[in-house]
Amino acid sequence: MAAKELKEFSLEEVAQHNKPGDLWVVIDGKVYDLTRFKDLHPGGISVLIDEEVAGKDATDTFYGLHRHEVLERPQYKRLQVGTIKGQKSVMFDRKPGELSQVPYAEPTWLSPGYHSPYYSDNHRQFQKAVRRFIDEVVYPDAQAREEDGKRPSQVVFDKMAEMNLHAMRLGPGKHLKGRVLMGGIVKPEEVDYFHELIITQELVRCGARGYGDGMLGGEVIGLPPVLNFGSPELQARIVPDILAGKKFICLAISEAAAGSDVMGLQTTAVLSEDGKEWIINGTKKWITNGTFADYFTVGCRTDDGLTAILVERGPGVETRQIKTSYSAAAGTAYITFDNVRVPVGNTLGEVGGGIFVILSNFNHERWVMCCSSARAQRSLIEECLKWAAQRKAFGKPLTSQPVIRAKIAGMIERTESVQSWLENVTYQMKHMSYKQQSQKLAGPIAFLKSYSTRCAQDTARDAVQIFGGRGVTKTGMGKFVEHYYRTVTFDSLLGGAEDVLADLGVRQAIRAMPKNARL
Ligand code: HEM
Repeated sequence: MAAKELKEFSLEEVAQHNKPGDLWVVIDGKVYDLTRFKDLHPGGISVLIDEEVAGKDATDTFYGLHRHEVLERPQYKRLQVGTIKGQKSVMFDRKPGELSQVPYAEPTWLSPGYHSPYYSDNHRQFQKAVRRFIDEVVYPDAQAREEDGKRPSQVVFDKMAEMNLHAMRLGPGKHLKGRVLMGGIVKPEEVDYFHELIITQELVRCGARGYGDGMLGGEVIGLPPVLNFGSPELQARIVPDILAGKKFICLAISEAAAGSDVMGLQTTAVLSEDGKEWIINGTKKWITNGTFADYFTVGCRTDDGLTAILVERGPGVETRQIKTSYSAAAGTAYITFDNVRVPVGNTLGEVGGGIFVILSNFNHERWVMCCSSARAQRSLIEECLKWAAQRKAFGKPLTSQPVIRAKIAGMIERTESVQSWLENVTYQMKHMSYKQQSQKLAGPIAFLKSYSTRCAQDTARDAVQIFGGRGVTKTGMGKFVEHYYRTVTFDSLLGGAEDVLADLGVRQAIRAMPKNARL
């Protein structure tokens, strides 16, 4: 269909169309004919036929009540009949692939005129490509799936696999060897933890927490034990399909009766009489991606203690969805293992050495969560700054209220401190072996995560106060704030609850105290 021809009007011409039967308004230099739409308008008719709105430039009023994206929806776009002579439309929301110009909406290293010791030109080039890819391919699917609760679309997994993003989400390592990464922007041997931080932080900008976990949160925590402790045969059999986004894996540790208390797990693995198979019985709870996983990295109790075993979906494995505060897109599952037989070759690490396998995974998992929490808090700053600037109360923008500014100050201070600390820790990771990371960073990462998620909750609460009722409303202006406030607790629980982690950090410090240190 040919595009509708848009005429040019003067404000005086528009002013003639100010009655219910002939109703035009101007928003951002564009003229809309709302005559037929007024009866369908979710905000009602009366607000549109108000004498301050009908036939007038209602730009400020409109942006005080709607997100810009409303005007981008096809059903509303077609209400436009013209433009205002000599006036250009200037408003925009997010431009795919581009950096935001809102202050503090980007980390310092991405803000024009600022510097950072951590990022190279390659990181910058990589960030640009990842942002464009995520804005174009992932963001629309994230919004749609968050809404309908379905898992991320296979076509998105496939496209991410083409860029080898699933592999890169596991950080640097030999699993990247021979792969073309992000169209060749970065060579496998050049990848460091800052590249991984970039992927995680860019994904978080989708503002869809359940979808974010559905987007292979299970792989990020479930596959490293296979890569680090699985036999070469097991790796050759299952890893390629997982990195290609064709098969899915999850980490199955927590149980209804044991969360942080990993030693309290009750799922058992017993050797068959011929010693060739494990027979597994038990249950697992809150397992991210469990509903659609093909493989399960399972913590089991064996005669010698705790053993990690890779279980494949098959007879005796049942998964069902748990309804959580975020969308079903995450595939959070309750799992039952009922006499599930698994070849002993699927053992990950030493029999009885499961605690080491599980613990060695935690640092990376928690660090990924810090990357995501820092970025999500930053997105809220952008939401709040925009809202406070465009929303008027008592005849003035919200930004003119000191209490609002004080809340925004707190948000910015917290977010900047979290990101700076995160970048420092990431730099340490980049220069340490996996073993050194385990020895030296368990404490700092535990502190960072505990601090990040406490900051996140303060920021979520402040944002809701700034948005008022809209901060608890699932659609409209405050939809990302509502979403964040509803889901922020996930970060503070998954991978270790706040108090447990803070305590872990102190215990690590106490252990490292010199025996002869005195006041
Ligand atoms: C092209 C013109 C317009 C379109 C397409 C439109 C569309 C919508 C939509 C989709 C909503 C539902 C909430 C949301 O998704 O954000 C809404 C709500 C609303 N609209 Fe409009 N609208 C238009 C113009 C206006 C104007 C000029 C006013 C002037 C007062 C207005 C007042 C309202 C109000 C008061 C609400 C309820 C807001 C809330 O619940 O927070 N709308 N509109």
